[in-house]
This record gives sequence, structure tokens and C-alpha cells, in this order.
Amino acid sequence: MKVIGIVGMPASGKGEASRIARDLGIPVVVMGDAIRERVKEAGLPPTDANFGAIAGKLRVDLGMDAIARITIPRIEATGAPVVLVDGIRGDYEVTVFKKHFADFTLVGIDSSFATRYQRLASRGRSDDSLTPEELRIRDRRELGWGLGRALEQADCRVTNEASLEEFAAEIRALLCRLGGIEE
Ligand SMILES: Nc1ncnc2c1ncn2[C@@H]1O[C@H](COP(=O)(O)OP(=O)(O)OP(=O)(O)O)[C@@H](O)[C@H]1O
Repeated sequence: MKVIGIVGMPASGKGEASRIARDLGIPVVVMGDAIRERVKEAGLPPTDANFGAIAGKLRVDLGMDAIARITIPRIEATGAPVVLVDGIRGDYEVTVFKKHFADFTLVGIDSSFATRYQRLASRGRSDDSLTPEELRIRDRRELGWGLGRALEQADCRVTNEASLEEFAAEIRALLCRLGGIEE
């Protein structure tokens, strides 16, 4: 099984990369879904603060790599030859995946703060930050989990500063190459 991990700052384009993977027939396992399910089970509203609190608690209770360990069976359950994992937030998680999957490639996505803020403001998901200060807080929280160190471990980097079409074409070509899929 080939496993491709996607890592990037909030609103850098990970979700778009996942959508392109699905279009190519590559199943996508979103690490945040395990958190979303737990927030729902706890009867809490789906806010950024609640996702952060539950994710933080899992890491305190079960270790910094808890969410990666919870995600491994979900990846294996797809039984697919190539799987994309979205939502890596820390270097501990990268270590878990590298150790568990012999063929693991980490793709880093780079977008500037200004670009991410602009895109987030127009996305309007229930947990989207709407002020620059809130995005700064989200960035700091994720960097605190080791996101910067995870990005440094990326096997390849894609910049997402131009149009969605350009980004999509670059991601599609990369996923085909990594997954051994004909374009
Ligand atoms: N190159 C681009 N041009 C225009 N819009 C883009 C581009 N890349 C991403 N977007 C849009 O920016 C928003 C954020 O992108 P996306 O949801 O993929 O980020 P993310 O990294 O998954 O975010 P999060 O970390 O919050 O889950 C989305 O509405 C997406 O459609």
C-alpha cells in the first residue's frame, strides 16, 4: 500500500488536494474526521474551539501521535493500493506513518498568510476563522503541535499561490507520479 500524506498550514489547499485525489480514484482518509466524530459524540457544537479542545485532550491522554495511531486502521480499511491522508499536524504523526507504512511520501503545501486568510474568508466553513487574529491563533496552535517540523520533513513541496487550475494540475501530476497512475 502506497500512502501519501498531505501537510500544510490552515487553508493552504489540503482539501483541494484531497478532492483531486478523489477525482483520480484515490481514497482519502481525513484525520480530522476522527476528531469531528468525537466532538459530535460529546454533543458539542462543531466549532474550531471544540475541535481544538478534543484534539488537544486526545494528545494529552494518549500522546502527541494519538490521532495518527487512530487513523492507521482507517487507512488500512480502505484496502486500496494508493491512499491519501489529509490532516497531518505534527512531526510525531509523520514518524508514526513512516514507521508503519514502508511506502509513505509526505507532500507539503505552501501558501502565504495573506493568501490563506483571503481564501478562508471566502470559504465560510463552520470552523473558519474570520479575523486575521483568529487565523494567527489557529496557526500558532497548529505550529505548537509540530506542524512546522512536519512541513520540514516533506519529501516534496507544492506552492499554492496562483490559480486553482494551476494548483490542481500540479497536484494531479504529482499524485499520478507518486501513485503510479497514468495521467
Ligand atoms: N489556488 C487557489 N485559488 C483559489 N482558491 C483556492 C486555491 N486553493 C485553495 N483555495 C480555496 O481556499 C480555501 C481553503 O483551501 P482548503 O479548504 O483546500 O484548505 P485546507 O488546507 O484544507 O484548510 P484547513 O487546514 O482549514 O482544513 C477553499 O475554499 C479552497 O477552495
